[in-house]
Amino acid sequence: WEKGKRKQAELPSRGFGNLWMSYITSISNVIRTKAAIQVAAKRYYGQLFTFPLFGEWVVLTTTKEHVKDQLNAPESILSMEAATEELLQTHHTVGPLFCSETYHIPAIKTALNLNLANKLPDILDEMLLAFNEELNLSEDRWSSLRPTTIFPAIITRVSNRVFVGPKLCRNSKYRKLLNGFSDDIITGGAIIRMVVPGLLRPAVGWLFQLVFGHHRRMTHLLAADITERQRNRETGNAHLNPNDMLTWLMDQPWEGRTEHAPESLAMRMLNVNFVALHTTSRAYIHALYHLVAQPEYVLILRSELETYLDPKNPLAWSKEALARCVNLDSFIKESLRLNVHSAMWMPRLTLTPFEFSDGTIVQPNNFIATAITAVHEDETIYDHATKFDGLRFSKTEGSVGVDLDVGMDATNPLWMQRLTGTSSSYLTFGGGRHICPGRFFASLQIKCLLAFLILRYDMRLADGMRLSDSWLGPVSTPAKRAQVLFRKRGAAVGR
Ligand code: HEM
Repeated sequence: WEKGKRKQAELPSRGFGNLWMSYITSISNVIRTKAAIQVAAKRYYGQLFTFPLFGEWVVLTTTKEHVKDQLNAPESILSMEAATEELLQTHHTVGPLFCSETYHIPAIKTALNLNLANKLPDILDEMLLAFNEELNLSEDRWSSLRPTTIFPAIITRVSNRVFVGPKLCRNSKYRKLLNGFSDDIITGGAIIRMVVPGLLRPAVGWLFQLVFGHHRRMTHLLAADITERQRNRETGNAHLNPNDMLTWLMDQPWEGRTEHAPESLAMRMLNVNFVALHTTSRAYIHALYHLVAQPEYVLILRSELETYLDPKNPLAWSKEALARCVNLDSFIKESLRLNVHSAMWMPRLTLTPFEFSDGTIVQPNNFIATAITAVHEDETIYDHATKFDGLRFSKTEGSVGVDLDVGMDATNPLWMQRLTGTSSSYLTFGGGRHICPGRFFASLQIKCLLAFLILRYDMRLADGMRLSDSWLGPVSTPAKRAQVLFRKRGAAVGR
């Protein structure tokens, strides 16, 4: 209340009435966060406003200028690291190095992105094996599967083929560790933040790490590979090391260090998986739910895919051919426009007073975030903004058949229309200082997996209608219990 009163003096606020109303609104906002943000964004259109949630008064941005200020501010003033640390309490749940060492970012920006075409055959190979082993479907009957169980497991496996290679990505202990990791630390962090007093947090964190031991288990699982690769480096045989994320991390200098301890590499690998798996899995499942809810898109996309990709030989698919599938690209982009991971996106914590370009000052120790649903569902930006239009981004004149992969230039309007293009009105992958460096990998992987699904399987919703996403506070997840029926197509593709 007191904090809100101070904020109210500076900015309009959602739900700031008398003392009791302030608390009641704060609680109701937890139950229907997205709807409450939409109401506030409409009322304070074009302005910054504050929003009470979980005892915080978060400053929300929606306009191009405010979002730009937020995303380009120096880390020492508006910190993503401090916000993540505070929201997830990773200091306690995994360890202080989880957020503070960041040499995985240059490894993704350079090595991973430069190696995408080289790694595509591995992605496709693992995809084929994973679909065969995890789905195991037949041609003569429909099988009901729960996408929220099946596809995160496949995405963990395919992503880790590129991160650590074929042996570990199929290792059941390794996959089990990663499948639970994000949920464990998100839930553990939220509990510690909300109910554990500051003084007790180190003890609770110690207990948490003792029970779950994510870092310890990852160090143990990677130990043999790290030792072998270090030996290769020492004996002048570095060229024998596999071309994967673990090697790229080992090669990445950090604060004058050129050698990393196994514990440090294990922590980076946990971090890479944390940022990669949850996001990619959710994006994939949302797109799949749209596909089965509106089956007319299956035919449109299948026809495009059959034009550019050989259905019988997925191992021969190329990055260039996938880039030509602009309807597929648009379909995924549209799904990500409407299905955000959180209605409060790209949180930052003010470390010093922060001044927006319109002169508004936010005092230290406050959260600033983007009300992404208000931006992505703004009728002045998108026609029929709340309606799913799978071809919205491929309708642009001249986009069909154009090799969009060459247009990596933000001034090229076609680039903005493609999945990995970002702008102040399309913020799924962020923007500015911390723009997602993994979006090219995520996009490539989602396209391969979706193309394969469309070409190889018939699918329909078991319950006949798309189940709504579930929301907990600002965070959204694809309907957990939804079942989808799959059947292998007669003229099946691949092995
Ligand atoms: C659909 C999938 C994905 C989505 C929607 C997504 C979204 C985002 C967003 C919005 C940010 C910026 C966060 C902020 O400004 O607060 C971000 C940052 C980041 N993402 Fe992604 N991401 C995805 C996949 C991936 C993948 C596959 C990787 C790794 C291979 C990755 C690695 C990262 C890293 C390292 C950062 C931090 C960059 C920095 O601090 O400079 N992401 N992501």
